[in-house]
Amino acid sequence: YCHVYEPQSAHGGLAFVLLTPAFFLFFGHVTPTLFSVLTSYCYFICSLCVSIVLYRLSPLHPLYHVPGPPLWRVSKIIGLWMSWTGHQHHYIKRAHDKYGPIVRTVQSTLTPLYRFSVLRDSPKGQYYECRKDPRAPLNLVVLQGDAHANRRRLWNRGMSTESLKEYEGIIAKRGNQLLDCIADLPDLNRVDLAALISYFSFDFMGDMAFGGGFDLLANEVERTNIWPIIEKFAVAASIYSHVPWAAATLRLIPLPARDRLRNFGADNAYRRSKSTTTTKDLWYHLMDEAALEKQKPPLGDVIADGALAVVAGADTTASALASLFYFLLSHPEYYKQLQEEVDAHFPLGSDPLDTSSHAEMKFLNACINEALRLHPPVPTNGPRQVPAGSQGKIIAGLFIPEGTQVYVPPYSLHLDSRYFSPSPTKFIPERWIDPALAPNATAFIPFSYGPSNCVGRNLARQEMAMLTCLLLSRFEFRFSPGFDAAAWPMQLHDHFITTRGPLIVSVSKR
Ligand code: HEM
Repeated sequence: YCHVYEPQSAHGGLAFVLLTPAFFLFFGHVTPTLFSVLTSYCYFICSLCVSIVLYRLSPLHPLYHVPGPPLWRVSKIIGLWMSWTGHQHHYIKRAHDKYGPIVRTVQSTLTPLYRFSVLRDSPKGQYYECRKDPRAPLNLVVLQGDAHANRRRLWNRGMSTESLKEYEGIIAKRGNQLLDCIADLPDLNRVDLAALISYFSFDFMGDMAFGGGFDLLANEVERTNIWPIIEKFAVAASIYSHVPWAAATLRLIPLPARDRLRNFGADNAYRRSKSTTTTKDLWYHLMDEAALEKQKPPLGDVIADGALAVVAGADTTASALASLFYFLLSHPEYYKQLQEEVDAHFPLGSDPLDTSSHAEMKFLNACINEALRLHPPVPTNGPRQVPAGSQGKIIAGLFIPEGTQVYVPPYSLHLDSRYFSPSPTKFIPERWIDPALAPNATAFIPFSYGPSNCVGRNLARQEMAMLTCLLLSRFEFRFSPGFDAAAWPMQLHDHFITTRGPLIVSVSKR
């Protein structure tokens, strides 16, 4: 999808033509009164709105030739509303089903077939501008060019195979805490597995980024105080990303919740910066404690990236894990098959958190892929922008002008029968194992693609594999009686990351 920022002069020009008679009517021949001033303001605003709408629908608009729902062309308010509902990914998918592989959405276009050139060669779009807080240092996700490459080097070091090995202990500690937390629950017949997985995931990312700080698994008060704020911010950020001009103003509104969250992050970062721990967590790499860079990164940058790690790494992995369990519980035959694989690799007395056999666990990896395919935790992805000042680009055979933002949404792509057949909407892990069912794996982009793809993808996979083996080997899960499983996927809301509804299960010890 491309978000187009049309030349404002076109609106201004048209508004001027419509406004001129009003000017003469009210100020040329009559003495201004309050009524006449208000009327001319109304006239001006209406003319401006009408001119914008006419322009966006007219052949004068540079994206006139790109198909898409007519109403979407009119205003970003539609995009804002779609983000608000959390069903943006469904609307976009439906538009593709109707209009084909390239669609003009709120102001634009999408190109599943040509994703590589777009995600690899284009810089991030204006969408990311509103994620920059002028009062705080920039984090990796909003950096561009050399600044991005330099910062990404630190991240890549933090996500190397060697570093991931170091993190196993941190995952194991929180995984075992999750087991205890489940075992201590008063009612094992109604357990919200999605919530528990989220607490695990946030606590773990807090450990990684700031050497601890979150304790949602253990602390009920934190769950009620911090958790709702985190969730609300995800929703708010996804909404105001559509209106970058409003983001700066919205930031000026005092919000006690936002300040509480910011102080919480700052306190944790301060504590970690003063700690003498020898743990090689993510902070260790982002702070370049091994002194591999010519210059040590500024503390502010590390704090910004630490906060990004929590935002980017916790909700995404939690959604992926919740979806994986949802699909396994919806398909008892696959649940059994995976449990047998887990039992075969981790017989009684062995450690299900040992990662050495993960690579051989074909069915586990197939189930993880299939869950990421059907419920990609970043369903619409962030846009890339046809560079301003360029000659524009040819995408999917259509000319796309400079400044246009282009989305390549995994959710639409992953359900496309051209890439995933048979039955693209069904959970069929075998498609990742059986060569006869092999999908077009290049169309599988849950972690995006190109230089700004997900730097944490291997960590996410490791976390998912470890936790799944641990939970399946220790407990037996079933949907709770009365739980409306069919309705759960509609509670996955696309707010850039995905928020999720309760996944109510009954648990018994094995
Ligand atoms: C299943 C879990 C995950 C999924 C599906 C996922 C997906 C993604 C996607 C699609 C992007 C690109 C977003 C964009 O283009 O704006 C991204 C970026 C990113 N992810 Fe992940 N992610 C996951 C887990 C993690 C984890 C565990 C971390 C660890 C901290 C992480 C850190 C990041 C960072 C820092 C970026 C920005 C990269 C850059 O701009 O260079 N992610 N992720």
